[in-house]
Amino acid sequence: MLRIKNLVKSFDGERRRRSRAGGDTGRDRERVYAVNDISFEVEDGELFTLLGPSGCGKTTTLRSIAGLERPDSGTIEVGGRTLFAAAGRGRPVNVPANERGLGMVFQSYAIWPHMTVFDNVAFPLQVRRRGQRPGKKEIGERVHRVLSTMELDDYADRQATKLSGGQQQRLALARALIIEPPLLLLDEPLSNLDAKLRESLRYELKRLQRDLGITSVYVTHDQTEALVLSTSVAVMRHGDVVQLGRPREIYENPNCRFVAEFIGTSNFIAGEVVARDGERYTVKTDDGQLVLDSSAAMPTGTEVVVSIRPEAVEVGRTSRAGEVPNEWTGKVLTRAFLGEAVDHVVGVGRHEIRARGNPDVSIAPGTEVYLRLDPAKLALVPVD
Ligand SMILES: Nc1ncnc2c1ncn2[C@@H]1O[C@H](COP(=O)(O)OP(=O)(O)OP(=O)(O)O)[C@@H](O)[C@H]1O
Repeated sequence: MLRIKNLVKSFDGERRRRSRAGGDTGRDRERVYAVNDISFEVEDGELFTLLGPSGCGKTTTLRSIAGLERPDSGTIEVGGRTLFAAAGRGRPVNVPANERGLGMVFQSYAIWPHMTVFDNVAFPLQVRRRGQRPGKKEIGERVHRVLSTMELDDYADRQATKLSGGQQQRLALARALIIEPPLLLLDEPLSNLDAKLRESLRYELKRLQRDLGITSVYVTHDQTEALVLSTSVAVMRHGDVVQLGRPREIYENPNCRFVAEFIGTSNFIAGEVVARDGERYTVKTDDGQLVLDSSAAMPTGTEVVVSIRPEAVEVGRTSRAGEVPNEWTGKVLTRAFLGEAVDHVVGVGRHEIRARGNPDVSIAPGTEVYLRLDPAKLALVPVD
């Protein structure tokens, strides 16, 4: 449905010049590569997320798809139609934003305050050119259908500003959906809402996306949101896509330390591959050996980092050595009750390892414990 190829977008930027003493002595102009040669494809019906820290180029990518930025080079195709192609072998193409026919929802709700809920949703159809504009009856039917999907039909006659934050964001979505776009672009649509509402709307969006099968590109810096909502995630850093995959794949098998750190919490232990048998690796670390399963191709002798999610670490008072492959001994340094889980930080040699487990298991600081690390849940990542 969406195909992005070798997209590049740079801006004129400035860098502060500093004297030897560290003082500000002026500015140098430089090109800032917000998007630096990225390519990806989004299948029909997918919710594809661009995830990454502030400034990594997510919004610039989305704005380029929308036609709000003119890329330096690359191509953008939606449903087989070229929306952008830089001058190259063929003729350059740059379809104006209002002719791309895409749905857009941004962080700020951008609803029209002087209109009712009904008129807000009807407007994108009413302003269509004669010949493309549906009749009054059809507009009414379509608006009611969309409002009902968004559970806003009881508010059709209400002034748009007299809706709650969550309802206003649903209205913004309804307005984007009314044109039945082939592609929906969403830029942090939930970030202005409070935590509870954000969570419930997250599930609602997921349901809606699945029921309607709308192909969407979603921008967020919130990793939980990305994991909950997406069918595929592209993790971005400094204008590049560093990893692309299903949410579970990215969480369980991050391909670099940046991804492992950005998506959730991880313990990192440096070591060296000392043996390999198919996908089973043995890694020597300062605090003992670790056995783990990985599809990474790393020969013996490679310096690596083992990424260990806190929930992959089981803490126990008694040993099960001999039964399980990775058991280390340590001492509880701190513990924290989180409601649905308990975190223990355990000192093992030079390392502090965070473990997250069942709230029924809560062990006092100072206690000697056994840590068991599930080989299937440890990830091997290359040294950056
Ligand atoms: N109009 C502009 N002029 C100059 N630099 C820009 C412009 N727009 C974006 N940039 C720069 O491009 C880089 C990427 O910006 P972008 O807004 O795409 O990042 P982002 O990942 O969406 O960040 P955020 O989550 O903070 O919105 C940043 O370094 C930003 O400062």
